[in-house]
Amino acid sequence: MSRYNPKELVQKSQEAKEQAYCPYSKFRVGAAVLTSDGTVFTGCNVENASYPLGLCAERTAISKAVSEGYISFKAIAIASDLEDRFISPCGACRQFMREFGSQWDVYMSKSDGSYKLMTVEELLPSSFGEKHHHIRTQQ
Ligand SMILES: O=c1ccn([C@H]2C[C@H](O)[C@@H](CO)O2)c(=O)[nH]1
Ligand SMILES: [Zn+2]
Repeated sequence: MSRYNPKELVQKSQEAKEQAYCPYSKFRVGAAVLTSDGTVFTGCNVENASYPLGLCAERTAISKAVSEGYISFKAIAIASDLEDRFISPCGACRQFMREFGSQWDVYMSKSDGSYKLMTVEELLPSSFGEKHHHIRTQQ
């Protein structure tokens, strides 16, 4: 699948939101990540009584994909119950996405399915990535 329908990906993220485990925040989030071969992995936020251990929906979805052997992504859609704001990925998730490239699409949706599109690069400019590990300081 070289072309994809963003509306369908948003719809899948909305379905994933139904599984959100968020007894503390009560803020349900779903994500659906599209791999290069057209496979879609979904995820939801998974909170914990030890609050900082909570996982965001985006990282859940991406980790599901990576653990099944997929590291090439075209797009990720994110959904929440917010009616009047596009859900926006947190800084940790932006860095997590960037690990797998900066030139892919992030669809941030409202509860009615409308969305705003930005690339990972636009969400996290001048980012820290794998290439930085190869930089040697001159001595
Ligand atoms: O883009 C986002 C923003 C927030 N959350 C989760 C984290 C936490 O469980 C809850 C409240 O921040 O929403 C996500 O999963 N993705
Ligand atoms: Zn996050």
